[in-house]
Amino acid sequence: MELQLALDLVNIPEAIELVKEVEEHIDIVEIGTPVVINEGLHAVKAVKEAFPNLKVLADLKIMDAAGYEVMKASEAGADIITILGTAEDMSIQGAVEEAKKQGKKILVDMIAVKDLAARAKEVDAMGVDYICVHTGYDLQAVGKNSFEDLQTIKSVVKNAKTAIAGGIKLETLPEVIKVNPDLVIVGGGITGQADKKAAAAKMQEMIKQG
Ligand SMILES: O=C(CO)[C@H](O)[C@H](O)COP(=O)(O)O
Repeated sequence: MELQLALDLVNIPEAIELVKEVEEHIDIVEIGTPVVINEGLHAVKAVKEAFPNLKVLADLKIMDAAGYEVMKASEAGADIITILGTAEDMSIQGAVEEAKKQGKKILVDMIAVKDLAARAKEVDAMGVDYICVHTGYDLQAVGKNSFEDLQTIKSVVKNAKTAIAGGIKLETLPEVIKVNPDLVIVGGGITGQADKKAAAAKMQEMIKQG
């Protein structure tokens, strides 16, 4: 099980400072969608250059023009790029094809997918690397989470790694660990803490213990 730190509400210098604090306790650093919107793929490039030993995920949430966008994120240094599970099959297939060419990985974000089991089976068959259940900020605000959804995809996905994102905190991490995803994605649960390093260290310890 790996731990990914999601950075959503920072600029490039703040991102670098934050990662410096927690780098020894995380496996992947995510350049979140709002950061890409504000800073562009320069943020991916800057963080990869500053932390060459960490994997960098570009959370582009691709919906179209997938091959091109995967190519551009790869050129910026991303190791993993996200596409939406609601995208057309042709887009997901195009993303996978380009990622393979570039030696990169594709994570499919299942946010807003209605028939999760059926779509997870379909995208798994397309050769994606990760399938991620995700409760976005708008549904977190009304008390939703993705714990049951994680069990659903775990029961149907045969090839891809499974991941979970959306509002995971120290208190809820045990519930996530029980279901044994390959990747746990945490944003505010680390970045919102006064002692970010301690929060990341504790999460890493819990994940390692399994
Ligand atoms: O992709 C995202 C929002 O669309 C976030 O990066 C993801 O939800 C993790 O952040 P948090 O733990 O704060 O919910």
